[in-house]
Amino acid sequence: MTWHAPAAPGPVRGTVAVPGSKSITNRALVLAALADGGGTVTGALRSRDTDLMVAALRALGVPVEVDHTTVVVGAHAGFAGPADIDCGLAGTVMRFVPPMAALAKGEVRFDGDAHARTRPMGTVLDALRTLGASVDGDRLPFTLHGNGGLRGGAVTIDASASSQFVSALLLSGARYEQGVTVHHDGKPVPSMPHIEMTVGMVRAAGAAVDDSEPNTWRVAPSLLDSREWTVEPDLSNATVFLGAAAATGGRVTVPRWPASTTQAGDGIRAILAEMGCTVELSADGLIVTGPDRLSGIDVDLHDVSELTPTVAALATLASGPSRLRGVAHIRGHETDRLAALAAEINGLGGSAEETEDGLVIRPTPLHGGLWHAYADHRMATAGALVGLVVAGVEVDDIGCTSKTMPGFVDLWAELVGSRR
Ligand SMILES: O=C(O)C1=C[C@@H](OP(=O)(O)O)[C@@H](O)[C@H](O)C1
Ligand SMILES: C=C(OP(=O)(O)O)C(=O)O
Repeated sequence: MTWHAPAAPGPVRGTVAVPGSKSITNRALVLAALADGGGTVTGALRSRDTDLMVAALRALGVPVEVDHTTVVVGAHAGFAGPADIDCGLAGTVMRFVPPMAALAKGEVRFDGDAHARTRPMGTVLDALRTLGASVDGDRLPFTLHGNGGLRGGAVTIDASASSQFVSALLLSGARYEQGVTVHHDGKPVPSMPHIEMTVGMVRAAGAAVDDSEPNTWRVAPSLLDSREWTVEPDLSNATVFLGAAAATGGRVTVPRWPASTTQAGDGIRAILAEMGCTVELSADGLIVTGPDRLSGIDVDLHDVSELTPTVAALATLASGPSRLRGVAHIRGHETDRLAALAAEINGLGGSAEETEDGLVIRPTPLHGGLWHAYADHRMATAGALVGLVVAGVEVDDIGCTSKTMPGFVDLWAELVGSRR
């Protein structure tokens, strides 16, 4: 459904309580399922990606009860096939579930959306083969043939295309007979905070993780604790609301911003400050006040690559050029985000040029028009952000925000209409 992005009548002011983190929710669900006694996830994100994770656990025979944002994962006697897992377009489902399903007894078949079949996957499947699993295929669709356990041990992978390859193996590694040692060999691993999140959560689940050597992670074999997980707000999803303040000289507060976190989205604080915003972390939450005119930025987004669409949208509205670097691998995200951002910005009369590992954006006056989302939630929200300032922007598929934020349209309308 084509959606008319509301233009802001003036500086956007308001408070937006964003739902729980996708990355924390889906890790907590996996770790609860890997604990024989299950676990409880509170403040969980409810969205397509997290509903797909719940469905995957159930397909593997794990009892899961969902009540609003509380998910109770019950005790079970091991994973069992035959099972069919729909990964949708979720990187966390297609990468995190196979290492868990490799522990199942029976056949587990995986598939997903048309574009999901092109997302890089072979690294995880090859690693599972090295660790003792039997897998047919190198990308979606593929099938795992499990016998109820996995040897585990050491494996060397090239994780330069996605940090999720490392996270996937570490999340399940404690339950392998020999645990797991993952060594990365290749160009630098992107999105490192997400691996730190994985390491922190695996330790919190009771397993010993040695990450003392660069590019090597070892998870010792152990049982996992049945525990309660409390999910922080999704800071990457928050960036688009903070961006509304940045783009319009407004003031937006996101409550419950954690004082310390492994979420990559926390990186938005430094980025917005460099673009000229005032950024305050207070007892009320994170408060961003936009300047009269944003400054351009030269920034390496390698560690915080999922922020690229928000930063690119803001860069189109700045007073000077911007260079976004270090994110070649986001060509393998929900869509080729570098190509998509360049095409959509240029389609509205802007000037965005793809480089080998990013974008150069020179602000020019933009006009209204159709902004394609490519089934990518962050492309859709980037279009909404541009449309705040540029009249007549329409997003072709705002519904794809359901991937991580089904309430986006309502939250956005409430914020943009709000002058408090
Ligand atoms: O582990 C995770 O939860 C994620 C890791 C990152 O993936 P990449 O390393 O592929 O960028 C990030 O971009 C994605 O949105 C979520
Ligand atoms: C890259 C992203 O998602 P996924 O978990 O599907 O990789 C994202 O949300 O920006």
